[in-house]
Amino acid sequence: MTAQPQHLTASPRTGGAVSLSSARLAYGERVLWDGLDLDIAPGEFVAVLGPNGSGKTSLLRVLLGLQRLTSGTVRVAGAAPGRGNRGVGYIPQQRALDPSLAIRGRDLVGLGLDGHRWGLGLTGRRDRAARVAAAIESVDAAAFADRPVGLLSGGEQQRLRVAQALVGDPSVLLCDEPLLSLDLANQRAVSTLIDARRREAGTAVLFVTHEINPVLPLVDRVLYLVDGRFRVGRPDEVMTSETLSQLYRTEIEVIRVRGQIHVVGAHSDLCEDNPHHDHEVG
Ligand SMILES: Nc1ncnc2c1ncn2[C@@H]1O[C@H](COP(=O)(O)OP(=O)(O)OP(=O)(O)O)[C@@H](O)[C@H]1O
Repeated sequence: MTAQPQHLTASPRTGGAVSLSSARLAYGERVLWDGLDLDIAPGEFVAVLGPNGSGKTSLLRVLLGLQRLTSGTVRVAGAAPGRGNRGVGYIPQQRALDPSLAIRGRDLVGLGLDGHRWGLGLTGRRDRAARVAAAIESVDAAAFADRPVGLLSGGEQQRLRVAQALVGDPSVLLCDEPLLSLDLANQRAVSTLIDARRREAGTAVLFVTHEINPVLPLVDRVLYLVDGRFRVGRPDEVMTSETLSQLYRTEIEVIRVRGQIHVVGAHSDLCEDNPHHDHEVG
């Protein structure tokens, strides 16, 4: 299939935190996206939406330096992506850790620091410990940070993952469905932590999610990927019946109820087309 990228809005030119230019990613014949131009400003919150297999995680992998673009260019935190790029924090998908995992929460957070940067001497160790403690404090995790992570609840584990991603003081935060399987209170807690970070430190956030509603008030722009096509724009530009019908090439209805967005369409793999929502509509 030939990708037909379509853009709703021009990206702001800011000398951004993330910059993709004419980016193409294909696995053999399969084009995930092509002609992707995206500049993300410091402090900007960009939600990445799309059905299963549309290339959301692959985009994060490109920005982490784990996957090469087929063509085009990418810069993250002012440098090429990769292990040496310290400006990037990453929050992986929420999934329960092995209950037998004996590592303490504090040590898990410490893994987010580059050992060479902090040195092995006493001062280095003290600085390192202080930074880890501050990161743990910032996610309100001090009460459980010294317990084995495998025994913590999903929400507690996810707070520690946020601390691990932030402890290196990143200017770009990549989040892969960080709210998945968290209850509403923990979804709020984790998204509030991420929002506070970008407001206080100007950290740009790229947030992969199947559901925009839990973060809708935070979202500056949406990148919506479908089957090689994409749109970039403000939520009110992208999350419309017209735009999503074009992207999915079938009739999609976007309904706004009580400040939430509900997407109703023919396919079960639609983002937001969630049976839990249907009873709230109409
Ligand atoms: N290394 C690879 N080689 C070949 N195909 C790949 C590779 N990595 C991913 N894919 C394919 O590319 C597509 C996009 O995968 P990706 O994980 O980026 O999708 P996604 O939008 O994050 O999906 P989901 O919502 O299910 O997590 C999938 O069909 C996947 O099978």
